[in-house]
Amino acid sequence: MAILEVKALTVARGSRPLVSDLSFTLAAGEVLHLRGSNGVGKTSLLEVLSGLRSPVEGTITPQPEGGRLHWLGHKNALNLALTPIENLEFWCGLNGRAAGGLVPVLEQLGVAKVRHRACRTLSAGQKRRSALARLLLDQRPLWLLDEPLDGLDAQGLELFASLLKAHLDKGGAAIITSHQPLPAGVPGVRELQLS
Ligand SMILES: Nc1ncnc2c1ncn2[C@@H]1O[C@H](COP(=O)(O)OP(=O)(O)OP(=O)(O)O)[C@@H](O)[C@H]1O
Repeated sequence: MAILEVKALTVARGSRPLVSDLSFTLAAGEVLHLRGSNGVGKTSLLEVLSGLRSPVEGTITPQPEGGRLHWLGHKNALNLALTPIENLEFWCGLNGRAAGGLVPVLEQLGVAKVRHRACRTLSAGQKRRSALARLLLDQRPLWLLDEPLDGLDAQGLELFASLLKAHLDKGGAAIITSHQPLPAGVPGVRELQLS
């Protein structure tokens, strides 16, 4: 089953085309690993796929819609004045979800111990784990993740792989930018090299 179908997509910044005539299909259980050098357009492409910016040409089916995709940008989208648990509560409020069961989610991500500290006082890896926790708050079929591995230690990489694998096993799919190889043990990974 196709989770996403992209046809003849052109993405630009201003008048400068970054990605031209890109077509691909993403099925349930698949991961597309976006690779390419700095500035080639990986983040810009993800932003278009998430609906944050418009393509110059081409179609995305179904059209980006918040309820069926999770966007996680490389800046984490955490309010640094709030704690990890307050950030999750805020996210729940925004998305009309009851704010229960948040501590087990933070435990799963290994940041329950710091859940009452302002995010500005957390390490890069602790912030990343706190942001990744949002992925587990509901079951959205498509994860669009920009550099999600940055800041994760070896155990964090293993944890990420297990979360991603569980997501794929449930029929989800993901598009992930990363300059490093995705952790071992994730099935269904295809690479898309932008140039
Ligand atoms: N806000 C912006 N305004 C104008 N141009 C931008 C802006 N953000 C990025 N760009 C330009 O768009 C191009 C693509 O940037 P993008 O962030 O998509 O690349 P990337 O492949 O994700 O890079 P990296 O590997 O460094 O994260 C770059 O040439 C960059 O200079």
